[in-house]
Amino acid sequence: MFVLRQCLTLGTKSSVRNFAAATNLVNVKINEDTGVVIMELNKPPVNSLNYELLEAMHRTLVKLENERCSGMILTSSSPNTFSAGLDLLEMYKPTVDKARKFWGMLQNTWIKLYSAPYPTVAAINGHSPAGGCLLAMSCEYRIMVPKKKIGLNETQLGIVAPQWFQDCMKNIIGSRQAEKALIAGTLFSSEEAAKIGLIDELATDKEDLMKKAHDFMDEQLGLPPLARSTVKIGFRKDTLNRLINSREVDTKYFIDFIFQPKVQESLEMYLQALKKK
Ligand SMILES: CCCC/C=C/CC(=O)SCCNC(=O)CCNC(=O)[C@H](O)C(C)(C)COP(=O)(O)OP(=O)(O)OC[C@H]1O[C@@H](n2cnc3c(N)ncnc32)[C@H](O)[C@@H]1OP(=O)(O)O
Repeated sequence: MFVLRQCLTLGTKSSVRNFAAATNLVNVKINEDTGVVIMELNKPPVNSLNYELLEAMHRTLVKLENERCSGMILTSSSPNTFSAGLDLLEMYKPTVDKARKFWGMLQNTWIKLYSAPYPTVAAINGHSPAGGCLLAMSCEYRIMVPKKKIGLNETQLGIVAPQWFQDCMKNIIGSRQAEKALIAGTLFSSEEAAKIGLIDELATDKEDLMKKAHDFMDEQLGLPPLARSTVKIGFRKDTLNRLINSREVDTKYFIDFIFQPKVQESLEMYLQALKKK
C-alpha cells in the first residue's frame, strides 16, 4: 500500500501534499516500509518535457537523493504514452534566453537521474520517443508494456540527438546497433526493443509492469547499497563527465542548431503534422 511518507521531503505529510500541489506535474508516492518511490509524470496528454516538467522532476530528484530514498520507479499517468520527449514548443521559435534555460534544466535533470545512487527502474507504460527514450535509458532497468514505440527518432524530425543521448543508447545496445538506430531515427516496437536489449523485460499490461518493477527493486534492495552505487557510478562516470565537462559547448550547439531556419521549418512541419493527426 502506497502512502505519502511523512518524513520524506519532502518533510511533513502536509509539505508532501504542498509539494505535489505546487507543481502537479509529477506525482510522488513512497512506500513507507521500503522507502521506494514511484515518480509518475503527470503532464497530460503526452508528458512532453517542457521547462516546468523538467524542473519539477529535477526538484524531486534532488529531494529524493537528499532524503536517501532507497529506490525509484519512473512511470507516467498517461494511458498511452510514457513521455513524448522534449516539448517541441520549447524549440520552436523560442528566445535565446528561454532556449538556454530550457536546455540547462534538461541537462540538470539528466545528470541527477543518470547519476542517482539509488536503483532506478523505468516502468514504460506507453510510447517513449526521443527525450522519452532518454529518460527510460537513464534508469538502470527498463520494463515496457507491449505494442508501443521507443527509440531516438530525432533524425526523422530533421534534428540530431545530442551526443549524451547517443552515448546512453550506445551504453545499452552497443555501438553498431546504436549507430544504425540513430542514423535511421528508428522507433522500435516494444517487442523489437526487447530483442535488441533496449528494454530489459516486456510486461503484459500496466499491472504486470508495476509488479515487475517492484520485483526488480526488491532484488536491488537486497544488495549492499554502497557497493551497488559505486559500481553503477563507475560504469556511468565517463558518459556523465563527457556532458558535465562540456555543458556550455553542448548548450551552444543546441542553440545554434535549433535557430537554423531549416530546423525551424522542420519543427513547424512536424508540429503541424502532429496537430492534423
Ligand atoms: C540539437 C537538437 C536536439 C533536440 C533533441 C530533441 C529530442 C526530442 O525529444 S524531440 C521530440 C520528439 N518527440 C516526438 O517525435 C514525439 C511526437 N509525438 C508523438 O509521436 C505522439 O504524440 C505520441 C506517439 C507520443 C502520442 O500519440 P497520441 O496519438 O497519443 O497523441 P497525439 O494526438 O499525437 O498528441 C496529443 C497532443 O500532444 C501534442 N504533442 C505530442 N508530442 C509532442 C511534443 N513532443 N511536444 C509538444 N507537443 C506534443 C500533439 O501535437 C497533440 O496536441 P493537440 O492536442 O493540441 O493536437
